[in-house]
Amino acid sequence: MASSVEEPLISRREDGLEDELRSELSDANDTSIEWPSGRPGLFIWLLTLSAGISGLLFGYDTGVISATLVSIDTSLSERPLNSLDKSAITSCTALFALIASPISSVFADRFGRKPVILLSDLLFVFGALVQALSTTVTGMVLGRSIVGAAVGAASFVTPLYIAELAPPAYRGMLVTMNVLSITLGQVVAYIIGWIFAEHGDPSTGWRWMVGLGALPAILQCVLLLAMPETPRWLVKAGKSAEARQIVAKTLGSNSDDYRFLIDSVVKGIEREMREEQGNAMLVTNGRKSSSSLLQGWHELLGVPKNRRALIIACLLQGLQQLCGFNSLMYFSATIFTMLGFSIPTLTSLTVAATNFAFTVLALVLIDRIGRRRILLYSIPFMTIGLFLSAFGFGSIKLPSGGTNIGDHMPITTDDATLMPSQRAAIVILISIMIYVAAYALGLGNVPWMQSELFPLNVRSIGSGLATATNWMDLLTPSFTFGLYGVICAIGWYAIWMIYPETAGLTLEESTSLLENGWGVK
Ligand SMILES: O[C@H]1[C@H](O)[C@@H](O)[C@H](O)[C@@H](O)[C@H]1O
Repeated sequence: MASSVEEPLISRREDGLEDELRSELSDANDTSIEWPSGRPGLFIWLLTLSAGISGLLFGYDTGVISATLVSIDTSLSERPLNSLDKSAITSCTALFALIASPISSVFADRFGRKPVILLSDLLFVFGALVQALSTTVTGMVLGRSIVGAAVGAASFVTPLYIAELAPPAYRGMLVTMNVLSITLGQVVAYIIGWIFAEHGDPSTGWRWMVGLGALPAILQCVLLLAMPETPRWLVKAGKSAEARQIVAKTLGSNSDDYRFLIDSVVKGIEREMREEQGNAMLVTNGRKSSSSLLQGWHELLGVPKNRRALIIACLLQGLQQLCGFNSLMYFSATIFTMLGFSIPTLTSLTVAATNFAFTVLALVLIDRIGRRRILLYSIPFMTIGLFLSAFGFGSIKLPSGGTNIGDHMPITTDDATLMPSQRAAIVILISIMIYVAAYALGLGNVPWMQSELFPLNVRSIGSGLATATNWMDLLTPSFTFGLYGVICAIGWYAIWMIYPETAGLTLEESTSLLENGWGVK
């Protein structure tokens, strides 16, 4: 991996952008930014790992709920949970995440990226405690809602934070580190769920499962003391001198050799800001909007390149959810039991572990292959996997009632008594694994690179809105594997049409791709 990582396959030189960018930069009496091609330094790695704790929390808190639900029994409101209780407990998290992402984007613009990470940590801790101590269904719904708000804020701000600090050649890899933390969080949630469900005290085990989510959040609060604000937000806040120091740290040197580079990075950000302010004045006809929130919306929807960025980011986030991966993860226990496998919690772990393993591969490939290309290569395999599963299920006679995969409830599987033919079971198992592996390589992580598409002035609000699309899953009706396959195929076509390659470009360069069209070569 060593030498080939140094130069991303899709470089600025290759797609002919460099000349254009050089002339644009020399117009502004500047020269192109050439980042050193070495690997990210220790400082960047530490920051990515510290920020990645948010991903771990996101994965853990969304993953732990299926095991929790089957373990609660009669500990809440002194009665067994009914379907309404279960759907309230699961969907309130997504609902609050949906609301929190765009709201926290406004905070991230005004107060910085770091305070939003801190806020989400406090919510994670508070939400974990409320859940662990709840004695009624209402209390549990409240706890899940607080955790939902935390997940909404963290899922939007962490990739943004990492992308704004990362050197361009490794930005994909570093953002994917956060996705790796999400998938790791899900694996840990399934393991803990399985341990407590199989071996723990039935009346208190689930309280530990949800309560444990507070620990990583407390750790991140402490680490935040040493984490800096991003240079891009600092420049926007008029603190260019501080931004220079952070850029120097991310480059691992403040020496004379690097001074020119540090200057060009900071000047590049300042220039982008001036240009965007000019655009904003055009959109609002020179009037300054009464509120910065309104101004942000105006710029996001009024400037064509921002509108294009929003369409692409929402397309990718929407597709990530509508392709059915999360439904599959929730219902994998049901599906595998129908296929004749006997330990449901362990089989769900297989899906989560495959997702994790192939995210590791994505980490290595994403900057070499590029975002657009990895999506265009992997989605056809997802589609094939889904159609094959649909075919496999079509050939099995399923028990009537209680096994509707599209219902938004993880259901117990006692009634899944009809054993399918072994051949069909193997076809389904293999096709599900093909689907999960292909998902993890592309759609599972690329949508989180969304901040590459938005210029600085609308990056936060644009990413916040696109992240909200990620949580619209709760609004979808019952889907079948076949329908998910059709969605993947349509999504592939849309990506091919409008998503340009951003690998290897600086954030300033990648946002300029959408200036006069979709920037697809
Ligand atoms: O990127 C993540 C990852 O793919 C997770 O496994 C999935 O559960 C999330 O929905 C997604 O946002």
